[in-house]
Amino acid sequence: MKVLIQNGHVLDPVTDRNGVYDVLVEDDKIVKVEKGITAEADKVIDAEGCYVMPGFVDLHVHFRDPGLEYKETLKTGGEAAVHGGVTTVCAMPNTKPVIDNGVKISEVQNRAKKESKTNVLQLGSVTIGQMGEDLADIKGMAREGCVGISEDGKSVMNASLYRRGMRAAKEAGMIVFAHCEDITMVEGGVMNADARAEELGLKGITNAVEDVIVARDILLAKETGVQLHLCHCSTADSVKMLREAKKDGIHVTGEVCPHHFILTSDDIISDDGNFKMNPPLRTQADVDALIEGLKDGTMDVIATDHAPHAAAEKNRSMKLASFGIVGLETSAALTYTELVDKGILTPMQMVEKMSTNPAKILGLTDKGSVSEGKTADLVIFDPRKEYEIDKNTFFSKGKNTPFHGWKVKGEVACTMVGGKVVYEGGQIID
Ligand SMILES: NC(=O)N[C@@H](CC(=O)O)C(=O)O
Ligand SMILES: [Zn+2]
Ligand SMILES: [Zn+2]
Repeated sequence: MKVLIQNGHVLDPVTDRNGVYDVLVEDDKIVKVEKGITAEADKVIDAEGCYVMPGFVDLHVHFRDPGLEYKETLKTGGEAAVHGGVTTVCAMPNTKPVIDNGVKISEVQNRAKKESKTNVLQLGSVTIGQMGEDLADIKGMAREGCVGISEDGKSVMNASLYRRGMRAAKEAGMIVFAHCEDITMVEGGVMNADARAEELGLKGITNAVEDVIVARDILLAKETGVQLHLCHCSTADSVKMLREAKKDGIHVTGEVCPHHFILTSDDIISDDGNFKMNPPLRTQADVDALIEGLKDGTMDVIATDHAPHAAAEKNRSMKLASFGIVGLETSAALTYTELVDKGILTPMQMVEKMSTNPAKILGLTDKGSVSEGKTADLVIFDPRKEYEIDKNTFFSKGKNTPFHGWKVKGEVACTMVGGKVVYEGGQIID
C-alpha cells in the first residue's frame, strides 16, 4: 500500500525541513520526502496549504479503561486522539483497578492494539493500587514493555518510598512521571487561591502545594539519577526550578497543558465545574512564566492531561465536581491559535513541543519526525480553517471542556497511524 501526500508544507525538526515537499508512504513507513515525487500510489492526498507534521505524541492522557468506561474507553479515547492529530499517547494508570503489575500492563496494551486507533503506551503506578504504601511490581511492568511509572492523580507523599520507586525505575530504564501536589496542603481547595476564589466563595489551592513537591521530586531525581518528567506544570516557580535543575544537569523534563498556558482563574466567571482541574488555573504571572518557559526550551512538552468525566460529575459547583478536563480534540487548534498565530512559538516549535520532544523523552526513535525511514504517523493540519470549538463534535465521551464556543484557527484534516489513514475530514476511518 502506497500513499502519496502532495504539496504539503513539511515541518520536521529532525532534518530541519521547513517547506513544500511531497511525502511518500509505503506500508507503515515514510520512504521519501522530496519535491515533485512522481511515484504511483494507491491513494493520493492533496495537502496544499496544509502543514504536514509528525503525529502528536501526548505524554499525558486518561483513557479510564478498564473500570471507568462510562467516562472513556480505549476505543473512544483513541478516536478522540486521532481527531486531534495525536498518534501516540501515554495512558495514566489511575483506572479501576489501578494498573500496578505486568499482567495488567499487557492486558491493556494488547487490547489497545485492537480497540484503539492511536498507539497506547500504558503507564504503571508507583505503588500498589496507588495507595502509597508498597511499591508496585515495577520490574514486572518493565518486562511487559511499560515505559514509565506515575502516581498521577496524587503524589507519593512518603519520600522514602518514592525514592525506592525511583531507584527501581532507574534500574528498569523507566521514566517517572510526577504529579506534584502536597495533599496535606490542599485543605479542601478547588481552584487557585486568589481574589477570584474569594469572590466565588471557594477554597483555594496555593502555588506552594505544587512547588514543594516539584522541589522534592527534582532533588530525588538528582539523588537517584532517574529520568523525571514533571506533569502539568502550572506555576512560575515550577518553571524556575526546572530551569535551574536542567542547568545542574539533572535528567528532568516538563510539560504544560493548553489550559494552563491560556486561561487564568479570572476566566472562571461563575462557579462552573468545567473550570475545575488539578492543578488549577493560576494567575497571569504564572501563565507568562509558562509561556516564557515554552519559548526558551525549559518546558519541553505540550501535553493535554485529557481527563474525561461524565456530565453529572462536571456540570455542578466546583465544590462538588471532579477534577479534570478533556483536551485531545482541542490541543492542536488551541496551541496553534494562542501560541503560533500570535507569534509566540514558530510552527516548528509547535511540532517540537507536541511531537519531537515527547517522542525523544520516550526514546521512540522511529517517531516525532517526517523523514525517510520513520514510522508513518502523520498529521495534516490546515492552519487556514477558522471555527468555534464545539464539544458536540468530540469523539471522546467526555464533553467537559472550558473551551466550548472558543474561536480557533487550525484544524486537523487528516491523521495517519502506521501508514493507515485513521481520521479524515470529520470521519474516523476503519
Ligand atoms: N488533572 C485532573 O484534574 N484530573 C486527573 C488526574 C490528574 O491528572 O491529576 C483525572 O484523572 O481526572
Ligand atoms: Zn496529575
Ligand atoms: Zn492526569
